[in-house]
Amino acid sequence: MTMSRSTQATEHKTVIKLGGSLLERLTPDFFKGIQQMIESGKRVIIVHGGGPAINRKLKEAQVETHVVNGLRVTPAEAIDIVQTTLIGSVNPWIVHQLEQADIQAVGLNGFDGGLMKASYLDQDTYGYVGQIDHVNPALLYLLKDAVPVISCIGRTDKGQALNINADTAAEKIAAAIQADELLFVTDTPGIKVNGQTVTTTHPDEINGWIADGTIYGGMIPKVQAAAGCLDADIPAVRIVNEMLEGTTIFKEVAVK
Ligand SMILES: Nc1ncnc2c1ncn2[C@@H]1O[C@H](COP(=O)(O)OP(=O)(O)O)[C@@H](O)[C@H]1O
Ligand SMILES: CC(=O)N[C@@H](CCC(=O)OP(=O)(O)O)C(=O)O
Repeated sequence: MTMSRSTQATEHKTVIKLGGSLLERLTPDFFKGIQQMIESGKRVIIVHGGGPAINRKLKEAQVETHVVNGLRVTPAEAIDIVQTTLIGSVNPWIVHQLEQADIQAVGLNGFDGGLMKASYLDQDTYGYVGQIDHVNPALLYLLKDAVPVISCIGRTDKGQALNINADTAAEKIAAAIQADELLFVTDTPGIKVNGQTVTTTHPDEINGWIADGTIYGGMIPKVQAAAGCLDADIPAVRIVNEMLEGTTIFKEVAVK
């Protein structure tokens, strides 16, 4: 059954990005927590990565890749491995964990229903890495009673799969459905500065931490995606661990 436009506008939508860094240590309690969110009336949409699983499969196939600006440079011989690992292995594992917690779930990727149309970010530099040009969320609205679990694979007009950073995919999905909140669930309790978790921050402060090296590696696309969400008027963006503890990022400095 499809939801009416008014239902779509009023229901509370939470996008949860599950990072590959912590996927394998998520416990049944984490998935029960998602069930509680749903019971409290929230619509939950999951976008997932799977960097470590991709690394393992690439190693088995003896394909080497490297990272530039937090993105995996993805040559022709790697894109099939990225696609099959995310869609064929990581995605069904998450769907299964949700089903075990009595949550109906449906695995999706950018091909399904034209969900994430993409083009090459910069083929000379990054190979088969995509930037999302258009999100078609119609299919998400059809899945009223099931949690969509979305792999970060986009597709070109010609049907080529492209590798998309999962943080960026979560940002674009959240913006397209005007989510009420986006949670980046990762392997660290938020942004750390001098070893201490920062509880609240804003993009200006974050840019300073990128410039001085306090924020590096995989945290960079995460905070950039968070800033993109705030620009798209998503009111709440959080970077948290599996206990949902971490950093909340606001658009501006809170007025005291
Ligand atoms: N300032 C920072 N605070 C916390 N983590 C940081 C920071 N800068 C870089 N990182 C790194 O970012 C990692 C999380 O990013 P990543 O491994 O890509 O996670 P995910 O797979 O969840 O997307 C942390 O484990 C840590 O190594
Ligand atoms: C272009 C690019 O970097 N794609 C990522 C997609 C997976 C991902 O983002 O996984 P995490 O959430 O675990 O980081 C990659 O190939 O690793």
